[in-house]
Amino acid sequence: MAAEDDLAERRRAARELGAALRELTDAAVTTEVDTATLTEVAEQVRALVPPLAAARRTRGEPATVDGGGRGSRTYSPAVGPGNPIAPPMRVEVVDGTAIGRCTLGLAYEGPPSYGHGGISALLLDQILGHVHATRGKAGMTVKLDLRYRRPVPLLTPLRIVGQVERVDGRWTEAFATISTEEDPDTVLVEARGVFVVPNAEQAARLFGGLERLVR
Ligand SMILES: CCCCCCCCCCCC(=O)SCCNC(=O)CCNC(=O)[C@H](O)C(C)(C)COP(=O)(O)OP(=O)(O)OC[C@H]1O[C@@H](n2cnc3c(N)ncnc32)[C@H](O)[C@@H]1OP(=O)(O)O
Repeated sequence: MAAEDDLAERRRAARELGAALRELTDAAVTTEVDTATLTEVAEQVRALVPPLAAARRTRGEPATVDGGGRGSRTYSPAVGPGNPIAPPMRVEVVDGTAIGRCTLGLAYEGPPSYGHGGISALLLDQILGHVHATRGKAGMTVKLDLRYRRPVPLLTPLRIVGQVERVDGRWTEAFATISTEEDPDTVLVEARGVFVVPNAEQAARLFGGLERLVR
């Protein structure tokens, strides 16, 4: 019980740090303060690194905050509340349909006032991954086809929805769209993805001791 409490507290703290860094990122990309203040804040932010870097994991080491499980990852760049790069998108799966929600700030700008196309691809890839995972095993994207129909507005609640189209052995084909919450019937971006569960040899080659997280 104590270990579970510790893990819950660590998750809360990681989420809090992610949220604070997201606020900082948003302030950094929208600021119009004078140049001296930019320089001063950069120094202050650099001073925050050593306390965090005092104990760090390396490539291939799962984050302890995830407790060694196969569930959602705290530091995912798409859905991870602890990762300031993530919007983060919140995902729920209802009757096999994955539904994601998020609002993109100015840190995700591509064309002026609209989202970057690469960020749309990130959100759609993630939702398609959740659709695939409804089959019980995580998979890797092997194909992702995108059609950008209309620009994705920033600072606007978005809805990302995905469903399975075809299942064949280790492969799943799925379809997903981005629209606004306000106008869910108008598709802004659509994606068709193919995911595969790596076979035993592939998983061992790619992930070594981490195979259990992907198969
Ligand atoms: C809460 C938790 C949520 C969890 C939710 C988690 C969500 C995470 C979402 C993010 C997922 C990612 O970003 S994954 C990261 C991005 N993806 C990657 O890095 C994958 C890189 N690719 C690879 O390493 C490799 O392709 C492997 C190991 C995956 C597969 O090796 P391979 O040799 O290419 O595979 P192989 O099985 O031979 O298949 C190759 C070809 O056959 C096709 N193919 C064969 N059979 C089929 C079939 N039945 N249906 C369709 N397609 C098929 C393939 O599309 C491909 O086409 P063709 O070659 O003939 O055209």
